Amino acid sequence: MVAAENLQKMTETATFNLKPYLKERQQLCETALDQALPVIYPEKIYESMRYSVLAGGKRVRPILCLAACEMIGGTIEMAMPTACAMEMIHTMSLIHDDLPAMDNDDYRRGRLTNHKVYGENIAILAGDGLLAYAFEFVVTQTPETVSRERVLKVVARLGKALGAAGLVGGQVVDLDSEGKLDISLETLNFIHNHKTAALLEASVVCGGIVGGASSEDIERLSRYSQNIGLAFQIIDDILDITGTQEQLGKTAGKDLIAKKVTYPSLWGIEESRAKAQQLVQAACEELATFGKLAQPLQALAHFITSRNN
Ligand SMILES: CC(C)=CCC/C(C)=C/COP(=O)(O)OP(=O)(O)O
Ligand SMILES: O=P(O)(O)OP(=O)(O)O
Ligand SMILES: [Mg+2]
Ligand SMILES: [Mg+2]
Repeated sequence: MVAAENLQKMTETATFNLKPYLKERQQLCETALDQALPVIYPEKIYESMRYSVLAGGKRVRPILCLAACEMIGGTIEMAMPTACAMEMIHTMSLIHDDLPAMDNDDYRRGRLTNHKVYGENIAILAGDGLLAYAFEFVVTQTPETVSRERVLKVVARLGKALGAAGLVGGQVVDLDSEGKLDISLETLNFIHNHKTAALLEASVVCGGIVGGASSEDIERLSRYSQNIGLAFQIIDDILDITGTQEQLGKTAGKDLIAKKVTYPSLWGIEESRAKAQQLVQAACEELATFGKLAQPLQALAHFITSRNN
């Protein structure tokens, strides 16, 4: 791409005002998630699910899902059930990740972890409940304006992103790698592409599917999200070193304590940051053909590297 065009694209991204956009989208997601999870009998399990879902995460995955759907020409209404499902699944993964059998963490999203409040048995079941409900929610709540064929594709993508070929596989290798100092870059990339990038990719791609993306568009969205997925994890690793508990809402410095090989432990903080920037740049370029319509997804890519929690 010639320099002038490059500058034009950068200016366009810079002129998009992300702050009010994020605030508005976060609010829409909060309301939808709140309404999605009423408390009925047996109250304990619904309260436990709500405790972690409504604890104020950044809502990056649902917002990416809505943004991808809108970029393709769909509406917020079409994508909201899928967006909520992404947040339910993400929250499930955090509840289970924090359990004593996994990372054994006491704080998450600025409050005590689910098992600290409700006990391990209920925390396991809250995760299971959220996971099952996420699929039910997509199928029953997606409006009729979205064909059932698209809904089926979303369900298949979600299942794959979550299972042993995605999140679960990444978590297994992550747990296996703890305390080993000879982890290769290849293994580290495997962990993060599966543990982190798979769900981010599903969020973006499923938003696109709901909105009616062509197979070429899906490929572009997929490459965009693999890049931001890796950048997201690099920044996460940096924040674990540089952030405080107050800022992160979870215990800081855990990777060092757990003797985990991370990107900054291999490359140093500055080089890791530069790598994350390169990945974001590559992600934004993937969407160049969408012109101005890509602004929200491009600004969200930059947000992923500039965030401080
Ligand atoms: C199938 C399961 C349970 C998947 C967990 C996936 C996940 C992204 C966990 C958090 O990673 P982390 O432990 O590296 O980060 P944090 O510091 O947020 O706990
Ligand atoms: O903002 P959160 O709590 O959803 O976490 P993450 O940084 O994994 O998106
Ligand atoms: Mg973990
Ligand atoms: Mg953890």
